[in-house]
Amino acid sequence: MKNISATLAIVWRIAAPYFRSEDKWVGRGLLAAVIAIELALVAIDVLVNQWQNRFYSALQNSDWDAFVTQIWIFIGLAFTAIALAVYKLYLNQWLQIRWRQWLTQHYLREWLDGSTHYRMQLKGDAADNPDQRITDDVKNFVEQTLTIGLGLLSSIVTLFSFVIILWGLSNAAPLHLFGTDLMIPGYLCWGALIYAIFGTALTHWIGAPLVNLNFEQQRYEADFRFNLVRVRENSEQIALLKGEGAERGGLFRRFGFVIGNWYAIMSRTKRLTAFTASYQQAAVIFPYVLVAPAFFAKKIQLGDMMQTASAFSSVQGALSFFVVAYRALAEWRAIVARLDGFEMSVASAAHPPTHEPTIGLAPSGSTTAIALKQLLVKLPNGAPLVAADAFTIQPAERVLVTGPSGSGKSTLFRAIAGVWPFGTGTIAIPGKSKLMMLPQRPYFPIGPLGDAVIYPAEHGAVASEKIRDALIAVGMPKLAERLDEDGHWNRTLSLGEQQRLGLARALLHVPDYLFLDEATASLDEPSEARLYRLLAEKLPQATIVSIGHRSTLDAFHTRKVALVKDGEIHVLGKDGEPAQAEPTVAS
Ligand SMILES: Nc1ncnc2c1ncn2[C@@H]1O[C@H](COP(=O)(O)OP(=O)(O)OP(=O)(O)O)[C@@H](O)[C@H]1O
Repeated sequence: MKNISATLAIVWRIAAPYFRSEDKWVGRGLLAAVIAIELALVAIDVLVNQWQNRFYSALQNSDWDAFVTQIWIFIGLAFTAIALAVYKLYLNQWLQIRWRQWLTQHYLREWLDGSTHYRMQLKGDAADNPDQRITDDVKNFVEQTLTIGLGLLSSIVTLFSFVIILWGLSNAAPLHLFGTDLMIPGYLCWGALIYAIFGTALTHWIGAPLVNLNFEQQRYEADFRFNLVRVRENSEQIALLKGEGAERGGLFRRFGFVIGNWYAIMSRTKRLTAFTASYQQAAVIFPYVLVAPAFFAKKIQLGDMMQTASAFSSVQGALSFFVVAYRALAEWRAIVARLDGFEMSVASAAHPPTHEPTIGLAPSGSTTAIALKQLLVKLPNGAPLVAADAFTIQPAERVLVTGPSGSGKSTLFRAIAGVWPFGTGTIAIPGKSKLMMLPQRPYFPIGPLGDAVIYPAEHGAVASEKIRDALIAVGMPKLAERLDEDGHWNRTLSLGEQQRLGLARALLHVPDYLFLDEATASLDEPSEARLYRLLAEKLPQATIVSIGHRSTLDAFHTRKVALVKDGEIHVLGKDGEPAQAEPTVAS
């Protein structure tokens, strides 16, 4: 019971915001319409049930006129039911797509906001495969919530409508046992209730493991798909390393989990279906068994018996909602748990718990320098990595950061960029200054080359002429003619070419602070020197901080600081300390 109320609270938390959003009037209107149709369909069922009594009585009495009248009534009811069924589906689908659109956009905004997606990945917590949660899980949540919610509503209304009818019929057709009439008020209702309780309890007992199995199935399917995408993305590496065998093995193993779990679902579903099918079959005959003695004792007419059977099956059907919908409910609970995990994970990445110390980022209007104060950058597992205290980078300075591989240079950059939360201390960044990070392998979205270069600016934000000039300046005149060409640039360009495009991006964005994390490491030394001179010429006001291992980089920086090992951690050289190598001013 506690589980059910907890699940319902989560469903409410996920579902309700749409009906309070800017699209609320459309959402509420459509929901009201589908609920109204659902109720109208129950009303039609009640009318058909009453019609059955009149129809079978007309047959039993060989009353032709009554028979014809009932046929006309049936035609009217049937047409109404058809129209309602059509609009029930149409409006339901309409509501589904509006709701899904809002929820997907909402999740995309939350997930992509302020590097949350990256921090979620770093934390490696509950939300595996966010792509699947935003696609399949949102779609299925909306669809199943409506189906299950409306099914439940319809069952409750059906139950109340038919319980009244069945109660009346119980009195009209008393329980006739061993030649005597037993007067048990509403005995048919009690019969249906006992039958449904027994069915629901057994269904839950047999089907409970399905919730977990469905949860795991979704996870295995998503893992398998994600790994296929990874193979596609890294196909060149795999082909060069002849890694197909290893990939095949890995994919077979992951697909093995999908299959193994599926067999477990199959076997559980088989047992559940064997029970629910028997239960439903028995439900067909059960009401006749109850009222047949009264019919054969001529206490009731054929019409009464048929109406009773139909009313009983409606009541029993409504009470057995959980039996029939159990599989869907198990799937739905798994989806709800997955979306809940996703929301939790987004929330904890976006707003880390206050008791967890994080690196404080203080955009400061007063300072013109970047200042690191008592900074201790840690790994996600809490192990300290890099320390820096009273370290500043002045405007227009050119700083080269060196240090052994794995000492934490890139992680320090991530902390300055504000995406690495693990650690303590503060990083003060001049207010309104524009920071830009260029990694060794720049990212290019798939699409027109021009858009890939100006990323993260949007299409059309930079004039084509400027993009062309930047490409020519970084030594890519041929690409300057292909700005409108669609491509997967991370795949088709060499790493050196990608690094040139990265620098073109920096020229176009004119950052105040440019951080180059081995961003020219794949270029030959003369080209690297040319590009550094170009940066000095085109971005004279910019502060440039580079990470690099080549000694030739010294010439383009005014200060060189090293990460020096101190016990378990590396410490960033303090301000004013002599540089490790002779600094030389950019030529
Ligand atoms: N997301 C992460 N989770 C766990 N450990 C990480 C993560 N990112 C980096 N590390 C660890 O932090 C350490 C420093 O990594 P970092 O990339 O900052 O080093 P680096 O000094 O830039 O190295 P290189 O010169 O080889 O590029 C490494 O030991 C790395 O394994």
